[in-house]
Amino acid sequence: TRSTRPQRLLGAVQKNATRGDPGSVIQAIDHYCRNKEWAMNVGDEKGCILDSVVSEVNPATVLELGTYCGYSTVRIARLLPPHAKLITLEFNPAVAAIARQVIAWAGLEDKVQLVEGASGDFIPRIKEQFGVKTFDLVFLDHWKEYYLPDTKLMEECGLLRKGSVLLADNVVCPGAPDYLEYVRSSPRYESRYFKSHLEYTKVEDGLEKSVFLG
Ligand SMILES: O=C(NCCCCc1cc2cnccc2s1)c1cc(-c2ccc(F)cc2)cc(O)c1O
Ligand SMILES: [Mg+2]
Repeated sequence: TRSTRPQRLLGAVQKNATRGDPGSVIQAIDHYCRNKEWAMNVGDEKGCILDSVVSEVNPATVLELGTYCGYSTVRIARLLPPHAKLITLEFNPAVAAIARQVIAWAGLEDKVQLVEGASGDFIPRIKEQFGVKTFDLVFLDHWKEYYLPDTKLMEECGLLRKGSVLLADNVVCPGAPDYLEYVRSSPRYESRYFKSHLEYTKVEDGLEKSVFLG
């Protein structure tokens, strides 16, 4: 049977990237998705904005909602200080299986905990199951209509502290209008839009960085 897009993306990593070299994994994926077959990775342009936010926050605990093939997982994990932890959540088991192999190829499996499941079920369990008190950084890149309900759920579960940073992908394309309205109008957030483009295209998209004020 025909391979899947994530399988072909993994093949490009195994063919063109060096084991244990996260930068070469990132380059191999971007080259493949720009020249062969588009895929919904955050990509190189928005990826540089992601890198700058991760470096600025220098997080000890990170939550990523929406792993896909692990591209942004590798981008984030490669910048983390020793002993920092990244928990990433993927809904689709077949996609999660590919992401595990991409993360392993980059040599970052010790910094990453990939969990399979739906955000609504998982978020209320994080504290007791993973011994995490609060997250320093949350990267939202899963179902766009889940950004708002899951943000409210994280607030309710006490997973955000004064200064926690939410970084949301795709706030323009495909778009998360209710989420944007919320973080931009709520007195509990200081929000800023980083204009960019949809991965590997000229279409406008951007990242919204929102600091929780407690
Ligand atoms: O849908 C996107 N990402 C979400 C995949 C949702 C799977 C999950 C749900 C879920 C639930 N609970 C826990 C974990 C998870 S993971 C997405 C789509 C585009 C795009 C696609 C076509 C297009 F023409 C223009 C843009 C671009 C992007 O950068 C994206 O991120
Ligand atoms: Mg995205």
